[in-house]
Amino acid sequence: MDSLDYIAARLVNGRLTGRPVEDTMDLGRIEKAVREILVAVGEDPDRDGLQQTPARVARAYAELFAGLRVDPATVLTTTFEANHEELVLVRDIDVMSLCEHHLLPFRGSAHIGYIPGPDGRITGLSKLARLVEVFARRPQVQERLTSQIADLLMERLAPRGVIVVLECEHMCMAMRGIQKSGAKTITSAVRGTLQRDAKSRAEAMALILHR
Ligand SMILES: Nc1nc2c(ncn2[C@@H]2O[C@H](COP(=O)(O)OP(=O)(O)OP(=O)(O)O)[C@@H](O)[C@H]2O)c(=O)[nH]1
Ligand SMILES: [Zn+2]
Repeated sequence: MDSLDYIAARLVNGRLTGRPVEDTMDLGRIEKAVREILVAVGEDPDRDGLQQTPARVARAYAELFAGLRVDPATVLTTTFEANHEELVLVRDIDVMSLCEHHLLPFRGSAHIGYIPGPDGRITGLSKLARLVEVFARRPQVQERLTSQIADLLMERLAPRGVIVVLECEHMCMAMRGIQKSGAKTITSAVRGTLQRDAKSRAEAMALILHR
């Protein structure tokens, strides 16, 4: 298994469900495009330091967009019976993604909570972080990333409710354009009973915001 397939495999807990990277991503095409960009900005792509850059960027993109090759449903296959019917919350999960408008990074934290369904089934805590990875390693907007995590949890775990909150800083707002660094964008997706019941939503939100 090459290293790029290894990265995709890690996302799905060691089981590679996607096709090999050569089938799904045209690394040669990325290389050509990057060489074109270097020429277009007035650089010499043949100078010593840049010779390997198109190939490096192609490999980096294959890694950064590895989530496109993974079926998110395969992440949540392991569930356990726990008869736990109250909130489970994992806070401060590191999130790194690329905004689909500028292909510049956005970075921050995800907080994911759910109330198990009547069957009391829970999932492994790491699976929540894996879910973040699978959706973050795609061209994204923060809002969609947030709701995709919530919707997949609802679909696969059939919990009573889900809350997902993301707080991220967008490099496209910091390094260019308006150049405001430090601004945090907060998005939330709330489903099921956590959406309907203001009291349990407020309790979950208090735990998320508690520092
Ligand atoms: N809603 C949302 N907007 C985002 C996200 N990432 C980047 N953006 C915004 O996408 C917008 C794209 O706007 P455009 O006006 O088409 O592009 P632009 O001229 O580069 O915009 P400026 O950044 O304002 O210079 C910008 O306002 C970005 O801040 C995201 O995750 N969610
Ligand atoms: Zn952007």
